[in-house]
Amino acid sequence: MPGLFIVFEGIDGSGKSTQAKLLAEWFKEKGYDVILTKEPTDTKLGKFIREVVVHGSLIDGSKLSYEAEALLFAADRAEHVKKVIKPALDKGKVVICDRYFYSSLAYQWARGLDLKWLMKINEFAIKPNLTILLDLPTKESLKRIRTRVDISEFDKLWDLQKKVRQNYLKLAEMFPEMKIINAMNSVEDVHRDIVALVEHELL
Ligand SMILES: Nc1ncnc2c1ncn2[C@@H]1O[C@H](COP(=O)(O)OP(=O)(O)OP(=O)(O)O)[C@@H](O)[C@H]1O
Ligand SMILES: Cc1cn([C@H]2C[C@H](O)[C@@H](COP(=O)(O)O)O2)c(=O)[nH]c1=O
Repeated sequence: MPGLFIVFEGIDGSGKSTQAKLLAEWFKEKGYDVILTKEPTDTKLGKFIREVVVHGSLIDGSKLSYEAEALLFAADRAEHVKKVIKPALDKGKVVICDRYFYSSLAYQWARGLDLKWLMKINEFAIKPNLTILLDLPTKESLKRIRTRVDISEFDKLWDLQKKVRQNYLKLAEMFPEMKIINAMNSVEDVHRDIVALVEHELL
């Protein structure tokens, strides 16, 4: 029997990691074989992306072009699909992934790249059974992650996060597998809403 592929998406600090862990525990308690994974991945390539794209610049101090960033995220994803996600699904496991190709669409589109090109370079990415979009106002998300944010970057981050949130909401209209969950509620309430959604959509 093929497995179940569930993805968590949302702006930074929307609660994806927290909720992905809770859902993985919930499935395990029900006796399912579960893997919890994420993008960028924990591989050398994923770590390189976090270092160069997410946290900084190249060794010579220059910045990568947004096109090169998008291609790096897609390359990491291609490896992830082929070596982790697909084999686990073929073994009938539940795969829970913290970010997937929708992140590339929402973020790299917000950087000004063409949405159709972004879809094209991610065409290989198999479709999840369910994608949970944790929707949260930018103000609340930045409150949650303020200790991680460099104050000099705050205004830039604010504008980007606002665009990314809007993009996610547009994507939810384009992709029927994407369902919106209000992430403003308590951790426990959001988890309860997610379980209800999973039971309704998949089980
Ligand atoms: N429903 C919630 N209410 C209040 N705080 C929350 C809630 N969910 C998560 N948090 C807290 O907000 C912070 C960010 O949560 P988390 O790391 O799960 O988000 P994330 O979407 O994975 O973030 P990122 O994309 O930046 O890695 C953490 O300190 C977490 O404890
Ligand atoms: C997969 C992916 C990620 N990003 C961005 C989104 C976040 O700002 C960081 C990842 O950090 P997190 O702690 O896992 O939230 O990378 C992106 O721009 N494009 C992508 O495809």
